[in-house]
Amino acid sequence: MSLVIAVDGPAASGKGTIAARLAAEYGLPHLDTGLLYRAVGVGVLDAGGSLDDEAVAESVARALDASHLSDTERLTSGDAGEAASRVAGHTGVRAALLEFQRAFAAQPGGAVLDGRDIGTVIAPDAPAKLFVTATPEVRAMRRWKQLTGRGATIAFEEMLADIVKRDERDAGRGAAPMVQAADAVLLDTTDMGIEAAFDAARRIVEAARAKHGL
Ligand SMILES: Nc1ncnc2c1ncn2[C@@H]1O[C@H](COP(=O)(O)OP(=O)(O)O)[C@@H](O)[C@H]1O
Ligand SMILES: Nc1ccn([C@@H]2O[C@H](COP(=O)(O)OP(=O)(O)O)[C@@H](O)[C@H]2O)c(=O)n1
Repeated sequence: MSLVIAVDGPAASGKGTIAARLAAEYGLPHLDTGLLYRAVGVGVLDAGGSLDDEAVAESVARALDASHLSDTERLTSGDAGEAASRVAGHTGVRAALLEFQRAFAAQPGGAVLDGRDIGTVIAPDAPAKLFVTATPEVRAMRRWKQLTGRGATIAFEEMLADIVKRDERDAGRGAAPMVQAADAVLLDTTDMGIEAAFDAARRIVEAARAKHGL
């Protein structure tokens, strides 16, 4: 068994930050799976399609390659997050992205992946699973600071409403809903800064390594 670390959780909980830090700590490759769904959402919008049109979204997902993942500024915008969450509900989109993510997780040396369904669907046998969360207010504030810090204009109240709506959509969908895996460790970062959250995450991974002899 190799060290596969599954990091799931709701929007702006800090899972991407934690996943990147864990990847650096353990010298593992890291995949931000949300970027794949964001790229599909942006691709549908750019093609003039409807986010509700499963066939269009699935064909965009099947044609996805590295060139669609390079514009991180655009992909990490608020609109792209909303579009991602809309297309992520389509079974065909999830199926199109499944194999790439599974192969990434199955690399011989191990890997870190963050998203919504890593511990439940992509890497159900991962020896280390974290479900990172924080209150909606704290998450909205983190995302508001992140987006306004690079020039976006959005009111905090709108940000909070967007986050709550996206949580509900992600947790409520039929296809691979956002849910804590039964064997994932819950990490509530509401009252933690980035360093404290990373330390707590590392302790969870260390416990998993000891348990699995990794
Ligand atoms: N524990 C934390 N305390 C304060 N800010 C944080 C914390 N974790 C992450 N952030 C910041 O919040 C924003 C969202 O974090 P990110 O890791 O992208 O979240 P996610 O991947 O869950 O959407 C970023 O600007 C990041 O620097
Ligand atoms: N493994 C994943 C990752 C993301 N997603 C979807 O993609 C959207 C954007 O994911 P993200 O991780 O980039 O979003 P943030 O948590 O960074 O805001 C989510 O709201 C989900 O709807 C998913 O369904 N499954």
